[in-house]
Amino acid sequence: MLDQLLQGSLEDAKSRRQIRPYATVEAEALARTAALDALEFLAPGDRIRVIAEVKRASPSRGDLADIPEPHALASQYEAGGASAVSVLTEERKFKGSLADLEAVRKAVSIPVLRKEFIGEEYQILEARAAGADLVLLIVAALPQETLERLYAFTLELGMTPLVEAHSADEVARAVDLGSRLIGVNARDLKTFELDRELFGRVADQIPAGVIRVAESAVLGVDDVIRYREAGADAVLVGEALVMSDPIATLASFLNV
Ligand SMILES: O=P(O)(O)OC[C@@H](O)[C@@H](O)c1c[nH]c2ccccc12
Repeated sequence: MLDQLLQGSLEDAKSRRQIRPYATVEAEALARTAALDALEFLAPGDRIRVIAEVKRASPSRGDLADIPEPHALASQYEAGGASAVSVLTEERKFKGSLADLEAVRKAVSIPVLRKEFIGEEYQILEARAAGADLVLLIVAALPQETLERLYAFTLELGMTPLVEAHSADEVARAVDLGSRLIGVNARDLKTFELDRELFGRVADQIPAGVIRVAESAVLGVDDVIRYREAGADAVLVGEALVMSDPIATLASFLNV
């Protein structure tokens, strides 16, 4: 499944590239004002940080919410105390788009993450051109060499990579990169199975000073408490926010 998602994302990027060539998008990316420093916004503190996700659907959970106005939802996230907004831009299964990201960027002043299956530089340039401050890099999707290349490219653009792992080995690869922001996804993107204990098992492998993000299946306050106790600095939450009153849900999470 992960390979299919990545191939789909790369095909879609290829079609966009016919219309907006690399050099055009590169010029746009470089003309942007500097990216926000996501590490500053997500820096560990007394309270857990929340990265709130704009997510319409997913291959594992189907349709979640229509979200006709992603910018309005993102503004609620910011008002509710989120430290960053994640925007799914994958079109085929998650029903997102780069236009969603651009709209969100205009509406908020906290960092914005492009949530996509990234496999080449062009997608990172697109992210910066659309105003993203962070991009997701999924360890399981990429050979280490490619991961290193894309990681360095992201930093060159002044952006922050969120490096996502789903096993002890993948966490080790994320640490090897020198990543300052590591996400542990409870969902295996190859099988869609959930492992809620994974974060607790691998958290100690992540060195002090690196921001630890617990991703996926945070549905209620209990999940936030469990992850906080296991050492999470932040949680990345989609479904629970798009299917509820986001301000109230955020308040309950930030209260932990
Ligand atoms: O909706 P949830 O279960 O709160 O999950 C959010 C986020 O972790 C999830 O969307 C996600 C984590 N890693 C990804 C990689 C690609 C696509 C999506 C994801």
